[in-house]
Amino acid sequence: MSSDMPTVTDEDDRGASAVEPTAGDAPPLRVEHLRKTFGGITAVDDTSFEIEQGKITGLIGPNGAGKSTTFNLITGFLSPDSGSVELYGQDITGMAPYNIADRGMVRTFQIARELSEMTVLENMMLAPKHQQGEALWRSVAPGARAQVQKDEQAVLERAWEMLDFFDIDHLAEEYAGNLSGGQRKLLEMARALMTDPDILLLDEPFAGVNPSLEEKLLEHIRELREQGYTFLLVEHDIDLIMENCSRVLVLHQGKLLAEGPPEEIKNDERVIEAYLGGEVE
Ligand SMILES: Nc1ncnc2c1ncn2[C@@H]1O[C@H](COP(=O)(O)OP(=O)(O)OP(=O)(O)O)[C@@H](O)[C@H]1O
Repeated sequence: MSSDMPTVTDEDDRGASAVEPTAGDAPPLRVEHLRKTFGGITAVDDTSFEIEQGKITGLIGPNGAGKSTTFNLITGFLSPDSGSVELYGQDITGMAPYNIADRGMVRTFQIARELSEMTVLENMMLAPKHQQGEALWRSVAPGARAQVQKDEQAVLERAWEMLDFFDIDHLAEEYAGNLSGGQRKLLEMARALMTDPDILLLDEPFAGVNPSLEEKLLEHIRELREQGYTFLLVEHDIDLIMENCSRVLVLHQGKLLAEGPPEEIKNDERVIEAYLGGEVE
């Protein structure tokens, strides 16, 4: 996506159906009237919002406000009861996560999902979407084998570049199960970037991360944002959200309670009362 970041293959073959960022009016992500119930609980209740291109948007709210469910609905891990999700103006509602990733939006999880019995590098190699290997090895088409080798080499190069970017290349041969909590978060981010997405949804990327690693992770996120990546960030640390986000969305009981720039949100009486119990200064 960005000229500074390598792509998985020389030709970015996201496919004919891929959604590429355009200079048009459509925002990277638009959610309209999204609703999801679990039995008697309405986790997300008629929620609508947009996020801005090349910015970090914060999504906050107290425990149980519906943040994770919203993430799951946006990224295809759950299907909404009603409402829609659009990526650069194209409807992706109900699509499978891998299809959405193919279209340029990926997420990280609160609890990193690395495979502990595999090395860091092996975890990285599992991430890409361009996994044509099996099918192509069996193919009799002339040149198929050479193409697979070329693709695998490109994926390997991308993996090393991402590990280097997040300063965990020295851990490449380490079993992921031996990493610290913070290192797992770095691996999770590095894996998410393997597919060269346009939009990254980060679900509490700093949870369990020590302060120095948190600062490092933040620097990486800021650098990526400067390169043009778009972020939606769920985070409980309000100061961190206020300092790093251009806009903040506040969820409360499944509904969008407020949205705006951090200074406005900090002083919003409804937010102070309903969410922060008067702790926002
Ligand atoms: N799979 C599920 N089955 C039943 N109820 C669920 C499920 N997932 C979420 N909920 C309920 O939906 C509501 C919203 O939960 P959600 O996890 O989205 O909130 P959250 O804002 O992410 O909370 P937290 O900050 O604690 O992670 C809560 O009442 C929760 O108990």
